[in-house]
Amino acid sequence: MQRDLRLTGVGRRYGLRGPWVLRGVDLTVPPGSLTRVEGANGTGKSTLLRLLAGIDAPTEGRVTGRPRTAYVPERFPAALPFTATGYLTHLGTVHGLSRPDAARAADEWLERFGAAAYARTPMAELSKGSSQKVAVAQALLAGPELLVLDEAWTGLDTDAREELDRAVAERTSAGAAVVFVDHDPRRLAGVPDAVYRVSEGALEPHTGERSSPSPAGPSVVVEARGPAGAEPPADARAMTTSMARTPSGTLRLTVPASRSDVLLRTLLGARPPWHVVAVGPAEPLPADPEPRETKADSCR
Ligand SMILES: Nc1ncnc2c1ncn2[C@@H]1O[C@H](COP(=O)(O)OP(=O)(O)OP(=O)(O)O)[C@@H](O)[C@H]1O
Repeated sequence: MQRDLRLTGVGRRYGLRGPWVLRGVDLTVPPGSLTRVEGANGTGKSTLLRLLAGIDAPTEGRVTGRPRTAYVPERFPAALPFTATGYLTHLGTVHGLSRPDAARAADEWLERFGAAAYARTPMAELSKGSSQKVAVAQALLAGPELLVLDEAWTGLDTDAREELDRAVAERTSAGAAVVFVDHDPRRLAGVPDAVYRVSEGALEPHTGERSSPSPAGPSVVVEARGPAGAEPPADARAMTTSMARTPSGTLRLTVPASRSDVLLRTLLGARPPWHVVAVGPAEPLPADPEPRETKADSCR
């Protein structure tokens, strides 16, 4: 990557009169940088990543300095009419590799992610974990200058997750930029050069302790009920490491224990105020589920 990728005054809305998902976004992604994007569910993280990856265009604003880019989408279309090798080789040629180089790169990446045994398996028969390995391999195989990862670790087994961590480090040390979203606050914790949070359509830079809530320390879950249909205040969302709605309609907000008092004050001081239903220690975050093997995988 030779120069910064820049978003200037970028906004995106879906449909002519749809609400603005993002507005006034200014972002610089320098060569060799690792950038994390955080935010509650549905705030526009994937929208931002699609704009960065160039597979979607802003409704307003400018994107300049686009490098050679690869993207792992949140939902990879797994049921493609190819074998893993066939698909990767084809994509390698689309990315500008010669056919033999593309085939070699396909084999190398499948090997690195522990998927060599499934190289000739039709993609429609791969387990979720194996097809996620193909999703990640397709993005890495041509050595992109910008790598955009939307929850790319989800569904990978432990070894493959570590391999992806290594691949990210290799890309940034080769001068490429990597931008990622991941639900796990421990993912590459402490490594990113920049952390941003999408909140209420805006992109807010975060630095230091506030941007990376200590994932290793104890956490507290605050269960609260707000006015019908209301989102928690932006300040409350910004300090949470996860947020989930319960079947009864309350919200469970997980925060580092050191911030639970501030969260409670923010919720109770909101206008109109939120009703706090329960406060308690959080269970440690579970590891990502191991991918389930399909018949095709286990036959090999
Ligand atoms: N193609 C689309 N057409 C219409 N609305 C969309 C489209 N893609 C996203 N949206 C809307 O834009 C908003 C932001 O969605 P987006 O997927 O970018 O958020 P997110 O932060 O990545 O969410 P999550 O964490 O749940 O993946 C949501 O309200 C979503 O419904």
